[in-house]
Amino acid sequence: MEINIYQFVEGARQAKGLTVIIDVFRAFSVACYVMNNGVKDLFPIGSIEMAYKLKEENPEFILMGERGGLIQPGFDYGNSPASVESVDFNGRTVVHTTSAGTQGIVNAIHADEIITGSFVNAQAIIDYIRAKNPDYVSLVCMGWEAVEEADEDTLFANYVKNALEGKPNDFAAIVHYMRHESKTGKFLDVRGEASAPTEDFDLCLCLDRFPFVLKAEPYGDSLVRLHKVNMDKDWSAIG
Ligand SMILES: O=C(O)[C@H](CS(=O)(=O)O)OP(=O)(O)O
Repeated sequence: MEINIYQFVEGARQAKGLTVIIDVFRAFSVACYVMNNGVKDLFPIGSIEMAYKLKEENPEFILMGERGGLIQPGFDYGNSPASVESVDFNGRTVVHTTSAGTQGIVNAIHADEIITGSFVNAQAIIDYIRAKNPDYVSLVCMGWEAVEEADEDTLFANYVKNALEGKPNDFAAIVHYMRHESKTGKFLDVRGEASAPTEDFDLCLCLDRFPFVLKAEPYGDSLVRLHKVNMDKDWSAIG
């Protein structure tokens, strides 16, 4: 198994094999919280115009996401795990668009398959990759606005790579670094505004809270749908 780490949208375009699009703060952490709360369909979208169009055509859809970290006009939720942690999404459809994370999914055009990456489902991701045992694994860090390296995404990529290569990880050291040294962590921790509550820091670094992988699959002509693969019971579906 050859494992390569890439950065940003350009990295997503280069990715091949089993591809993990990583966004710890906060796109693919919040996506896991929404999926855990029973969402029927979760659509990661690139352009905000497309998100508004989908809402216009389907008024019952829920809009979630950000630009510049902030909830956008007409959106039901921002990109914040704290805002959705206790929301019941049963039977609902959520359209999710963000500056970094969802851009990676729509740009991973050469990937054999795409799953999302975040610490909240890290072990499920590692188990999934081990079970599939692909020739190539691409770990794509989306960073800040998909243009500036974000420590948490690169740390996550190395966490997965280490685990797959049988090397040790020290998650406590990662959290300590993020809280006290990383520019990214300090930034998130002090934002404390409606679009980025301070609780998001801990909710995004809640290791292995969810036992499932989010797998991206084409839906209709132009959409991608995130589908849940339960690593505690769906082994037959992994194949
Ligand atoms: O709102 C977030 O958490 C970030 C903002 S930025 O684009 O990285 O600056 O969005 P995300 O796409 O979840 O990284």
